[in-house]
Amino acid sequence: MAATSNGVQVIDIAGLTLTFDTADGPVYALSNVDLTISEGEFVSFIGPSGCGKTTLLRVIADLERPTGGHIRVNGVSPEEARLRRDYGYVFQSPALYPWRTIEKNVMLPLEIFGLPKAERRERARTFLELVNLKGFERKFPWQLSGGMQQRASIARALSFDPRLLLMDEPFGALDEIVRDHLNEQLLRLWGKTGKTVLFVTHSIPEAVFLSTKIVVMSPRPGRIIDVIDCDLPRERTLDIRETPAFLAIAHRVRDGLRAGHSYED
Ligand SMILES: Nc1ncnc2c1ncn2[C@@H]1O[C@H](COP(=O)(O)OP(=O)(O)OP(=O)(O)O)[C@@H](O)[C@H]1O
Repeated sequence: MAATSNGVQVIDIAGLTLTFDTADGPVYALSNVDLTISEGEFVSFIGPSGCGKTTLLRVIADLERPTGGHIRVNGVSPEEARLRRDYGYVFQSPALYPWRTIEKNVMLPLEIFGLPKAERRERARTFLELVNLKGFERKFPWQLSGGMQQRASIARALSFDPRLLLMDEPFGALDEIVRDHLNEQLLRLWGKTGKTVLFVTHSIPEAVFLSTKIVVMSPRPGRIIDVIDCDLPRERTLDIRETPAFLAIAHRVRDGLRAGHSYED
């Protein structure tokens, strides 16, 4: 695999806090989060429902503003990074437009960015091939399975070649076999593209299988309770899940999650 972390910092977060003001009073979503991520890493965020994983991803994407602390994305503010199109975002549901073909869905951001038609088509072809959807360009989303639709949405997020890929539980709604298959494909894609990936999940095996680093978060207010270096070989197949090294990391993640839960009790 080509992907390696070169030590260049993509995410630099210190003392980050986010409190939502609601009619029922303040909701303390994130509290004092410190985190650095280097270019080329695959980082998973895991934690109980409502612990602020999505909120943290949204702050990085400039879709939420923090109420305190410091954050740099690729060395600039999240707003500058967004305006520079530094990241692609993949949601839990594929969010494809049903009236557009798969190719035209992938070309949509490129249309918005004003790329010439020939280049749009060329890029759509390249990225659909990268996610193994060659031959499905002219199909409509409803003609594809859930896993294929999610691959199309990954191609769309990659189509403008962002440095960062933000993925919010992209495979959460899929059955386990499809999810395993997509995990292997995503790992290969990461190896080929060298992107930095930030990936939200509820699944311990998924986090350990995919990541170079796992960020374990506590229930509200979301805090980081452990950052685990996942030093398994980068070339991984699903068989690695049976190895002692894999199980040891999974055990540490589970311990972190348990400790976080008792904190709330
Ligand atoms: N716009 C908002 N206004 C008020 N509260 C919000 C808002 N967005 C999120 N929250 C609250 O902030 C907390 C963190 O939410 P968030 O969606 O980031 O959690 P999560 O870890 O991603 O959860 P899940 O795993 O269920 O997706 C939750 O309590 C949620 O209800």
